[in-house]
Formats: sequence, C-alpha cells, structure tokens
Amino acid sequence: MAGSGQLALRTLSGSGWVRGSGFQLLSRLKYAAVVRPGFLSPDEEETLSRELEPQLRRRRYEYDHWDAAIHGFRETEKSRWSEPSRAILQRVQAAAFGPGQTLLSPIHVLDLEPRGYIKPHVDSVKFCGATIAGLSLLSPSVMRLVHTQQPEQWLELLLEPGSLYILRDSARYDFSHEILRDEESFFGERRVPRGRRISVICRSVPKGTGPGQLPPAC
Ligand SMILES: O=C(O)CCC(=O)C(=O)O
Ligand SMILES: [Fe+2]
Ligand SMILES: [Mn+2]
Repeated sequence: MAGSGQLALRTLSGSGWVRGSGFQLLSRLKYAAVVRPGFLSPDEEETLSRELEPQLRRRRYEYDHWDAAIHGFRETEKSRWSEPSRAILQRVQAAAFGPGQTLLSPIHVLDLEPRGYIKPHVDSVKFCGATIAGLSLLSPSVMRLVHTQQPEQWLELLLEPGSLYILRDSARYDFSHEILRDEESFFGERRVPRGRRISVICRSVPKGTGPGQLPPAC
C-alpha cells in the first residue's frame, strides 16, 4: 500500500511533512490533515513532559489485549493543568478548533513505550466531534491515515516531537489513523526510529451534545 508511486510533498499550506497516495488526495485533505512541526518551543515541550511524568509513572504499561487498538501504552485523563500548560492548550484550541467547538474535558494523555503502537481505528463518533488535535512529545513517529472504503487512498504524517497534528472532517471520519510500530516506522525512505512517545490529544465534543451531558473523553 505505502510501497510504490507515492508522492512526498510539503503540504501547500507550508506546514509539516505529509505524504500521500496522490496529489489530488493531498490537496483535498490539505486543511483536514495538518501537521505543524515546532508548534511547541523546547521549553514548552519540557513543561508538558515534566508535568505529565509523575501522573503517568504511577501507571503500568498495558499490552496485548486481543481487541485493543493500542498496544504498549499507559494513559490518563487530565483536567487540572498548570498555568503554563493551560496557555499551551489555549494555543492548541485557537490553532485547531473553531469558535463554535467545545473541547472534551478532561484531556486525553497517552504514553506509548518504544515498542508501543496504535492499530488503525476511527475515533468513536458517539464520543468525539469533528476535530482531533494532538501534541507529540519525546519521540518522532509516523501516523498513517487510510480511507476506510478505498484503502488505496492513504496519507502519512511525520510527527516530530513538539509538533501539532490536526485531523478534522473527512480526515477524521473517512480515514482510519494509526501510529506505526518501530519495525514499520518509515516516512518514505526515511527511517523514523521510535522511542517513548507521549501525546496530548484534544477533541471536540460531538455536535448536539447539550451542556450537562458531556460524554467521557474517548
Ligand atoms: O497518540 C495519538 O496521537 C493518537 C491517539 C489515538 O488515536 C486515540 O487515542 O484514539
Ligand atoms: Fe484515535
Ligand atoms: Mn482513545
């Protein structure tokens, strides 16, 4: 699938590296699948990982649940953030979400160990709205999107530490997303060795969710 005939293009919006199965697909999803490398300053990365570490360290990594999408991970839902982290999350909100979109709270924090990976899945439409935005910390990784009906349509996003990715609308609903395991972690010819990766994932609330009936984070 990700073998021959791919194009490696910087997205036309001038953001991060996105590769895909064709120019038309890349331009169709130009605003729906976005990477912003260097969204976080090194200081901001440090602020977030230092704040998350004690909370994550209390948990054990989970493996090999036969039907689970995620392997080699621990996670937490975080609702109380320090002032500097709140400022970062507000920047994410301004960059990725529209004025009419409410964010799910608490925020999902996922810690993948070096061998950890995420199998293809589409986030539940019951619990998550049209936009998913994730900050990546510590290790680079490759996120692959594959069209659920036409698997020959695919995109790959290079997620460097400090980057922000945004999946919205068609990229969020019509494509599965996954994080490649270390053995398969290539961006085109480029090997992207996987270490431990922490992600901070912000999601919008599904449309039609009234106040007082906020769903749990996905
Ligand atoms: O780690 C990420 O950036 C994505 C996680 C994910 O796909 C999920 O929790 O549904
Ligand atoms: Fe997901
Ligand atoms: Mn999840």
